[in-house]
Amino acid sequence: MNSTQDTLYAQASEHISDFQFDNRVAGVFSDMIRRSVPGYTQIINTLGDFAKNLVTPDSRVYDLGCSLGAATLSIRRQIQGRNCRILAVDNSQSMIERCRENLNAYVSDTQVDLICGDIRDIEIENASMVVLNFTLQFLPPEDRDALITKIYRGLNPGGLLVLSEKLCFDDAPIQALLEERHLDFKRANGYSELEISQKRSALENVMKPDTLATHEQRLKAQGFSHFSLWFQCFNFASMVAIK
Ligand SMILES: C[S@@+](CC[C@H](N)C(=O)[O-])C[C@H]1O[C@@H](n2cnc3c(N)ncnc32)[C@H](O)[C@@H]1O
Ligand SMILES: O=C(O)C(=O)C[C@]1(C(=O)O)C=C[C@@H](O)C=C1
Repeated sequence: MNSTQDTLYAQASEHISDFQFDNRVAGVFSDMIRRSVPGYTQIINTLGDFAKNLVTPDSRVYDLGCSLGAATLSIRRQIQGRNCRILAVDNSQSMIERCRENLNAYVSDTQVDLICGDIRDIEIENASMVVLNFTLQFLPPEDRDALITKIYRGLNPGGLLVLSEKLCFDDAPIQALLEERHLDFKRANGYSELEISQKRSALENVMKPDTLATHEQRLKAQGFSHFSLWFQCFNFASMVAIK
């Protein structure tokens, strides 16, 4: 997968515009997300392991906000020969184009439908697994319940939702403690103070993290009776919910 180094925020800019998954971001995204999200590679690998256990023959898998296809690739490797279809959806044309190249670089008997569209508009049916890997945080908060309801309805009994997100914390000292560890993670990965602060400004209006409690309450309120956090590193987490 393309790993051009992310230097998008390295030069001082007078006006920082809102973060967008445009062509510039898509070109460096593989490097950006690995250097920005602690545990990203482990989460991607574990998505494949979950799929190996839980994806049932003749069912569908949805990768919502698929970006360059990392989750789809990890899952596809583990579900060969099950006659499944993966629907990978993203509303960034630049991401979809690069995702197609990444998927075509490997052979598989599992069909992938790559859809350039809004995850709020697609239908979900006959799903044994749905992935929201760092995507829900980019939806307006008022649209999140409806998406989770749609996912719940489209999952087969026993079907799995994996939800990975940046978290925020109501407890101010905990927020400060974990946020600082995340900033150190970025520094250790070579991001300068300027890059960190300019990207923070760009994300401020477009990425709105929830607390873990809000996620749990939302998933339970929309019907999921089985919920657990399975991964957390600082203020980044991944959760599972089973129908
Ligand atoms: C942080 S990235 C997801 C990373 C990816 N899931 C992975 O594991 O590598 C968020 C993605 O969601 C997409 N996205 C955000 N809002 C969307 C929406 N409403 N509909 C479809 N895609 C959306 C963005 O274009 C972006 O590619
Ligand atoms: O919170 C940050 O500083 C991030 O960079 C996080 C994050 C994410 O969680 O998706 C934000 C935008 C990019 O997609 C990569 C990582």
